[in-house]
Amino acid sequence: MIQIKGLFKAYGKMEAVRNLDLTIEEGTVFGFIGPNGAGKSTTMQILATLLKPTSGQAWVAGFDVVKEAAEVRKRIGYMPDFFGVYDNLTALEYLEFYGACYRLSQETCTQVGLELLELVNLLDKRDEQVDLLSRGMKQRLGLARALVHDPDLLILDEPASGLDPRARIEFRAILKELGQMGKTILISSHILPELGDLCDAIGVMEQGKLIAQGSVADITAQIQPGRVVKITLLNRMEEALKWLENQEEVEQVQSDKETLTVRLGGDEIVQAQLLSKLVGAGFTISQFAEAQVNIEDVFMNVIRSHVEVSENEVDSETIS
Ligand SMILES: Nc1ncnc2c1ncn2[C@@H]1O[C@H](COP(=O)(O)OP(=O)(O)OP(=O)(O)O)[C@@H](O)[C@H]1O
Repeated sequence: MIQIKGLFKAYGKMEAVRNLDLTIEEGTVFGFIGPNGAGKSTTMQILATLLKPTSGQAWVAGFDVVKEAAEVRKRIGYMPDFFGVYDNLTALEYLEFYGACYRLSQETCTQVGLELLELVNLLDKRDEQVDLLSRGMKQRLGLARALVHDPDLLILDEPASGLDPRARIEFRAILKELGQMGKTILISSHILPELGDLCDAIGVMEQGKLIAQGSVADITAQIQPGRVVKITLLNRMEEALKWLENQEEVEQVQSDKETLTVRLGGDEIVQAQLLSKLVGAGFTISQFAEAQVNIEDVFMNVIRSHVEVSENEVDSETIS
């Protein structure tokens, strides 16, 4: 659905996107994550045909975003990070207005408007003026607006920013539904833990470059090979700590009052073997489970390791 090759975008001397290559298959929910200024919005605006790249190419559904912009626009729904609403319209009139912009008949505009209000849980607000809606409701209305012409691809720039936790959960549930309907979704966010189970894949962007790409599990494995296991014992914690430190497959053990956190260099078989060895050594275990990966930690590790690699490259260039 999306193909990007060697994309560059500079604003004067500022290189916002640097040699970006990315392919996103149809039906994928792809999360773009990265710190402020990483180049996510710029990439999304190029895909939405609102900005021209300095060099490189991008295609949506096989159409070139520069040379075939009109074809691209028919197939995308774009929700910018900030958008205005026309205050003196009701929620339904607002969607009807956008339907008319896509040259839908009056009857179709109303029908589509009502269907979309239902999808984004705003049907009971159909006659409410848009400026009276809460921020979460406005964001859902913005999403409905992006769907008026039934696009195949949704490009959503930080749609959950500024929403309270409940509004975010509601928004995410709608995105899940859209994903299940087969829409391809490109979404950027700082709300990292929420992208994890929403997205089929994520791309981590930093200083205009894509520095990691894949499922959350893939990226975790790249950055943090092996696994982390949390172990709780009924007693003999100190003894268990020493015992674990002497096991070949154990790379690191940390202990707090109740739990031992063990980093293992191996797969699930190694994990299972460690459990049986512990039991065999006579320890009484009340809990033994792989630690849940926090996507925020993954993201920070990716960024950190990227920065370390870049600094090492600079150092070696300085030395030579
Ligand atoms: N119109 C512009 N003129 C000059 N510089 C710009 C312009 N738009 C963006 N930039 C710069 O390009 C870089 C990338 O910005 P961009 O908005 O694409 O990043 P982002 O990852 O979306 O960040 P954020 O999450 O803060 O929106 C930033 O350094 C930004 O200051």
